[in-house]
Amino acid sequence: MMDIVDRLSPAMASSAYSIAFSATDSCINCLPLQTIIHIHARPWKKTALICRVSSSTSVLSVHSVNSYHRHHGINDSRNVLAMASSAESLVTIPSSNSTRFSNEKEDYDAIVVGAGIGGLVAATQLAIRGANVLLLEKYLIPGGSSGYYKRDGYTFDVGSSVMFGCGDKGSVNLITRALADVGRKLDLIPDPTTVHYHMPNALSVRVHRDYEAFIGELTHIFPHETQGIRSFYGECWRVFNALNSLELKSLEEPLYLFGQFFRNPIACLTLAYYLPQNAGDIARKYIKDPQLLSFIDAECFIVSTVDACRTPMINASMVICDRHYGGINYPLGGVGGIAQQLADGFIEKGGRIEYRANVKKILMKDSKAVGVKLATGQEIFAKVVVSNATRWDTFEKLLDTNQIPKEEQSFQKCYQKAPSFLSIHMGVKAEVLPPDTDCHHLVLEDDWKNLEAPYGTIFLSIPTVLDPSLAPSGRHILHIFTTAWMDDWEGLSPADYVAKKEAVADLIIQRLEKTLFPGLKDAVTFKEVGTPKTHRRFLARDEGTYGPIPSGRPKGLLGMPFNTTAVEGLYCVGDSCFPGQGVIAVAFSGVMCAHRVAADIGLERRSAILDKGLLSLLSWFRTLA
Ligand SMILES: NC(=O)c1ccc[n+]([C@@H]2O[C@H](COP(=O)([O-])OP(=O)(O)OC[C@H]3O[C@@H](n4cnc5c(N)ncnc54)[C@H](O)[C@@H]3O)[C@@H](O)[C@H]2O)c1
Ligand SMILES: CC(C)=CCC/C(C)=C/C=C/C(C)=C/C=C/C(C)=C/C=C/C=C(C)/C=C/C=C(C)/C=C/C=C(\C)CCC=C(C)C
Repeated sequence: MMDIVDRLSPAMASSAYSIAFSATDSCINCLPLQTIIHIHARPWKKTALICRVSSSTSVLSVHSVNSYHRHHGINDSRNVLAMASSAESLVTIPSSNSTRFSNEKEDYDAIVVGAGIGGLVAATQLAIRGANVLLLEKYLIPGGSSGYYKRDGYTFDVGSSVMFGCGDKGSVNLITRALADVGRKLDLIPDPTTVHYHMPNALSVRVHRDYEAFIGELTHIFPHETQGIRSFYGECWRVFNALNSLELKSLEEPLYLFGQFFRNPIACLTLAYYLPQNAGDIARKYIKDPQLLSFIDAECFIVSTVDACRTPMINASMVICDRHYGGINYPLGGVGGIAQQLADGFIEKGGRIEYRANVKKILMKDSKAVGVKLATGQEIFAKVVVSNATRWDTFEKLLDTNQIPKEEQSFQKCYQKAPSFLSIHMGVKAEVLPPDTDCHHLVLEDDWKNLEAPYGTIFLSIPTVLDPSLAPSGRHILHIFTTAWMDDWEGLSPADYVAKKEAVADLIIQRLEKTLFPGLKDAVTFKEVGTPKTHRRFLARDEGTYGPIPSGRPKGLLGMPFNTTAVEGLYCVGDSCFPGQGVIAVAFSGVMCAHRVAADIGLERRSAILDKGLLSLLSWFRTLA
C-alpha cells in the first residue's frame, strides 16, 4: 500500500485523488465479486483509506488501512496490493473520506444535504465548532454549480468563473475566510477586468479592477452624468463599507445581532435602511440618461438575472464594490478548487462526506425533521437536517407534507424560479482571440429590451486568459451561457433535442463571431452544449433554475427567508435563502446557517426568549415584502 502511496505524483497527492481498482476479488464484509475497491491515498499523512463501492455505484463503507487490516487480520499491507492485483482498470476519482456507512442507525449532530458551496460552508463551519456532521452529495464531486468537469484535456467550470469574496482584507472576503477556517488557502490569479460590456449602440465598457479607472471610463462615455455616476456608485460604497465593517454571522441569532448593533450602530442602521431598497430606485435619484440607466440594469442583471429595479441595493453594492476592493480573483486550476479544498478541509476537521448519496426524503417524527432517507432505502438520523437543495426541491420533493408551510407559500408568492441557462463549453484555437482579450464579457448587441429575454444576453468567460493550464497548449476555453427556460426544451424527441441544441448553439456562436471573434466557428475544436434539462439533471435544481427572482418589484432583501424554516429541525442553505444567488452569497448563507444551527444544538450561546422574539419579528418583516 505504501508503495502505491509513494508512487503518486505530487499533483495527485495534493489534490487527494484516489486510485480506483476494479478488482475481481471479493473483500470487506463478504461483498459479492466484481466489487470496486477505491484506495484513497493520503500521502501527506502516509496513510490511505480503502473504500468498497457496490457495483450499483453507491459507496458502502470506507476503512482506514489499519482498520481494514484489523478487520481482515491482515498484518502486511502488501496483502492489500495482492488483493487488488487482478485490477482490470485504473482510473482517478476525487477523494472522499467516506467512513463507516452501514444500515444501522447513526447519530449525527447535523446532516447536510448537498455539497454546493452553501452546503459545504455550512458543513465546514459546523465541523470547526465541534459538530459531528455528515454531508450527503448526490453527484460524484463537491461544488454543485461551482464544480468542474474534464474533457479532452480541458478543465471546465460548470458555472460562473467570476469569483467575488476571494480578497485578502475586510470581512466580506467570505470565500477566503471559509477556506482559512479549515486551514486552506487558494492560489489566486488577479483578474484586471471584472467584465467587458458590449452593449447596444456600440456601448463598450470595461470594469477595471481599479475603481477610478472604471469611473474614468464611464464618465468619459457619459460626461453629462459625471455627478450622477459618482453619486450612485458612491452610495454603493456606503452600503459596502457598512457590510465590510461587521462580523458576518447569523442575522437570526439575537445575541450576535444585538452585539453588532451595540458595537457598530451606524453600520447596522445603514444596512437596516438599505435592506428594503433596490438599486434601480437609488440609481434613478441621480441618473437621468436612459442609456446609462440601462447600463446599470446590465450591471445588476449579472448579479440577479433581473434589472436594477428588482435587484436589492445590498446585493448590488456588494458585487459592484467588492470587484474593486478585494478584486475578482480566479483560483489557479479552476473554480472547482474552492469546493474541493472546502471538502478536504471539512474531512480534516472530522466531517464525513458521501458522494452518490441521493437523498430522497427528509424523515419526520412528531412534526420535526429527524433524518433522511437515501435512494438506496437507507435511513440516517441526526439532530438537525440542513438542505442545500433549493427551497422548491426541499419543500415540494424532499418533504412528505400534505401542505407546504405558510411561510414557504409566502416565499413562493414573492419569489419565482429564475430561468435556467443554455451553456456551451468550447475549446478553440488560441489564435482566434485577439491579443489582450479580457476574461469575461457580457454581450447584448442590438436592443436593451432583450436584456432579460431568453438567449438575449450572452455571458462569456475565457478562464484560460488567466490560467492557461486549464486547456491543452495552443487552445482556449470559451464558456458561453445565456438564460433559457425549461419549457423551451420539453416534449422534444431525442433527435429533435440534439438538433435544437446544435441550432441554438450555432446562432450564439455566430453572434459572437460577428461581435467579438471573426472566424470563431472554424476555430472550434471541442463543443458541449447544456440545456435547462442538463442543469436539472446534474445540479438537482428544479427546472434547472439559476435561483430565485422576485415575482414583482421586491422590497430589497426584506422578503428573502433566512435559514430556519417552519419545520422544526430543518434548515435551508444556498441561493434560495438570504441574500440570494452568487457563490459569495451562498457562502454567507452557509456561515449564517451554521451559526444558527450551532446555537440550536448547543454549540454557540443562545437565548431562547430572545430567539423567539427575533424570529417572530423577522417573520413579520417578511410579510411586509
Ligand atoms: N450555471 C450557473 O452558472 C449556475 C447555475 C445555478 C446556480 N448557480 C450559482 O451556484 C450557486 C448555488 O450554490 P448552492 O450552494 O445554493 O447550490 P448548488 O446548486 O451549487 O449545490 C447544491 C448541491 O446539492 C446537491 N443536491 C441537491 N439535491 C440533493 C439531494 N436530494 N441529495 C443529495 N444531494 C443533493 C446537488 O447535487 C448540488 O451539488 C449560486 O451561486 C448560484 O447563483 C450557477
Ligand atoms: C436583521 C434585520 C432585519 C436587520 C438588521 C440590519 C442588518 C445588521 C443587516 C445586515 C445585513 C447583512 C450583513 C447583509 C449581508 C449581505 C451580503 C453579504 C450579501 C452578498 C451578496 C452577494 C451577491 C448577491 C453576489 C452575487 C454574485 C453573482 C450572482 C455573480 C454572478 C456572476 C456571474 C453570473 C458571472 C457573470 C459572467 C460573465 C459576465 C461572463
